[in-house]
Amino acid sequence: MAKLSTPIPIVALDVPTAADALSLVDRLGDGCRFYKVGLELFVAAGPEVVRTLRLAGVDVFLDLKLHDIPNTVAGAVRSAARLDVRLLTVHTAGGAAMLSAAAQAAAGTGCDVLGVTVLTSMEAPEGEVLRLAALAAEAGLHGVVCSGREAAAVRSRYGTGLATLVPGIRPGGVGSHDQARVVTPAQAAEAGATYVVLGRAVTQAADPVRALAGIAAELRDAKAPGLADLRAGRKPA
Ligand SMILES: O=C(O)c1cc(=O)[nH]c(=O)n1[C@@H]1O[C@H](COP(=O)(O)O)[C@@H](O)[C@H]1O
Repeated sequence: MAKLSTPIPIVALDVPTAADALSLVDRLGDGCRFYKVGLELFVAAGPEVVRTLRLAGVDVFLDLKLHDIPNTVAGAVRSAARLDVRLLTVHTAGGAAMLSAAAQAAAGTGCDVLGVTVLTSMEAPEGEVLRLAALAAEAGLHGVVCSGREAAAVRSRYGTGLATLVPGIRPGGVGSHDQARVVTPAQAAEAGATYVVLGRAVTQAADPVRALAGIAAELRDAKAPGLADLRAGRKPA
């Protein structure tokens, strides 16, 4: 039975300046080739930091969580695609028309749009996450952002047709901070996550290189599920 792939780690550059971001990228070196630029860094350093990261040869996930009228969101998606980012977020709460406009604006570009379901900082019933994932799937988005608690249910329903990006990763389940729905790296892998976002577990570790290497090993060593495992609700063999 075909297994799903090991999740791709993306380190969140949740830092206040471009210099801080570039120094972390430099420090992690070949340990990470995919970085998230979120609100803190983008508001401070703008599109220029994205261009610099692309010139450095790393992939960029632009996490702007867009939520506006369809025409405005479509324009922002086109602008993001011109920055050559691989992933971009919109809020599924923006509704079907906004999500379709985002998907259409991204079509044919190298930028894939992910719909944020319910933020991992809030408690959420799985049914609500699945309802929002359905909106994203119907609109033709590349995938959804959900917690590791719902990722297996999303994968069971949509298979490889809808990617899952899982934030709220806590090695050993330690230190949830402001997050409500956290999982370990192994749990995210066993749930069939396509991508995992690594924030403070790496960026605030005493040794970020070591922390990242440990998480990458845990992701690799976890038993990747097949879709049949997920659908039957069993642990991967
Ligand atoms: O879209 C995201 O990346 C995201 C969605 C979500 O529901 N929850 C969430 O925590 N994130 C992001 O994932 C990262 C989590 O960081 P840590 O809590 O430090 O691991 C932050 O950059 C958040 O902005």
